[in-house]
Amino acid sequence: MSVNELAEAGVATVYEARGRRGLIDESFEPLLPGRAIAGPARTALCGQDDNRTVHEVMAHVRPGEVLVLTMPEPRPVALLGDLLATQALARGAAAVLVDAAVRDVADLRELGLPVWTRWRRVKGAGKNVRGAVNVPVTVGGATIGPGDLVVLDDDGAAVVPASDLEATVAAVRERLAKEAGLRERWRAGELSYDAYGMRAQDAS
Ligand SMILES: O=C([O-])CC(=O)C(=O)O
Ligand SMILES: [Mg+2]
Repeated sequence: MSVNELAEAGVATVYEARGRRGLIDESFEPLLPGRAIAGPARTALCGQDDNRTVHEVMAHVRPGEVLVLTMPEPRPVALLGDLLATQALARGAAAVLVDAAVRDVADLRELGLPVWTRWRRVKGAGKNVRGAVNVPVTVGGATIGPGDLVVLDDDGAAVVPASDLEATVAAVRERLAKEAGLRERWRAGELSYDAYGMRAQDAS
């Protein structure tokens, strides 16, 4: 069983396999499209419009983690740019999910650290307010606790509570097998409209 299976399955499949739970229901732009990542969350709840806590959380990041950065009321203020991203990369972060803005976008792409962001905006953050690191945060209506698994791809983001990992991987495998079977049938020309009984319903 591995966290990588969640990344390979993708956000939509993980969400569906969990009975449509754990979606981080907000629009995030991947700065490096085509990447699929899953890793344990390392969270930072910044002060409003302030990224002092992003500086602080870099001291906690461990290899493979997904940094999750937010603030009480997410706004298009740059919490992350290339200097902070360079620290995340040096510490082995797998990705960063920014529930705010990023800047230095060309440099972020060049660095190769996968970043998902809600906005890209230059407006600078303050460096004064001590927020909280390693606390549960709410992003896109979902609660993300430190160590919960965050899954990221071109569709967006989902979270799997750490305690649900094993059950989720089993459900994901089951769903992938089911979808593979369906894909074969649709490829052979069968229609879901018929197979799911929709045509018969519409005719009655
Ligand atoms: O300094 C900041 O607040 C954000 C930034 O531009 C960087 O990390 O390079
Ligand atoms: Mg900068």
